[in-house]
Amino acid sequence: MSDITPKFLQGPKTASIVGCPFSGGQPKVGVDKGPIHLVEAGLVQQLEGLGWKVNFDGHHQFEEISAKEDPVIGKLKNPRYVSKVSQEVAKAVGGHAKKGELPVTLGGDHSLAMGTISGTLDAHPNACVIWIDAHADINTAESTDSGNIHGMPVSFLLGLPQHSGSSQSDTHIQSTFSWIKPLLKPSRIVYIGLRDVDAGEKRILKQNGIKAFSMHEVDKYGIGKVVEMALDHVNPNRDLPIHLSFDVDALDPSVAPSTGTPVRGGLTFREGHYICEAVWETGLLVALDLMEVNPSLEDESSVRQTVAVGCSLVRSALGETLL
Ligand SMILES: NC(=[NH2+])NCCC[C@H](N)C(=O)O
Ligand SMILES: [Mn+2]
Ligand SMILES: [Mn+2]
Repeated sequence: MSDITPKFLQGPKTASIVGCPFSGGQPKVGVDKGPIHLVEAGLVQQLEGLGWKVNFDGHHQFEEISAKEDPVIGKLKNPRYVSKVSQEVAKAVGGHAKKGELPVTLGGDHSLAMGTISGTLDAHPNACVIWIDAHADINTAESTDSGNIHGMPVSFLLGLPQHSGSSQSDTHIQSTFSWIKPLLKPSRIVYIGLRDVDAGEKRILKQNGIKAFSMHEVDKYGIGKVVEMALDHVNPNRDLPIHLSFDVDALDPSVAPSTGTPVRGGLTFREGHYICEAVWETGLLVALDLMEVNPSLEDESSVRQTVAVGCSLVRSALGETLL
């Protein structure tokens, strides 16, 4: 086994927490408090309890760009702020990954995945992405209705054209996000949990031949089969590094109520955890995101429940077993 162990699986079991108190990719306050609550709930100690060495030296402090200095470009809201923060996150995640550590990024809204996945691909150019979400987050400047960039990160990672209606804005978007290398191939990402996909996004998924398992497939085949099919698609020989990007709104709102864009009909507690356990079992996990926990939404017990579920998803992805 040892001689075929890929390089990224060698070395000490060290996880590096990248706490990202950031909400600029969407309009609801509070999602920036997600990472603080997750750490205060004891996530670091819990991972140490699983045998990990955990690096955590405080949450990132992102310098804000005022709304006045960051007007919309086309429909995109806070474009400079989102871009700058994600660029910093890419450096942090890529740096940890290159040292052989496992970056665990705590959001914050899902626009941060522009950064986390860019960082992973910098360290592991052949990595694949498993994206767990109610949403596809693949809108472009042309297709987005909301202009919220947390609904768009995948389109930037793929390098899809960003047409905003005026060539001047197009150029502006391009220069604002020019640091993103579009290294993600459509065949290297797979979705699980989708159930609220915009019409424009459905078109984009089809046009690019991107594989997605919606809640319909989870109901039809069961989560065990769906995860196997997802891995077969994106990682047929089980030899590529895996970046797992988990949006907590993939879970049903009865399981994870405190999130900004809840959609009914989601993954059960066990289905969510099963995905994390199965990815861990591959031995190929190189980076994890846990995004969109918003402790300012819903009542106190809902917040506690959502934060606790967030922590246990991370533990499952980092090797916690039931027996
Ligand atoms: N990361 C998320 N929760 N994204 C929700 C996106 C919702 C919608 N599709 C939009 O583009 O605005
Ligand atoms: Mn979502
Ligand atoms: Mn998302």
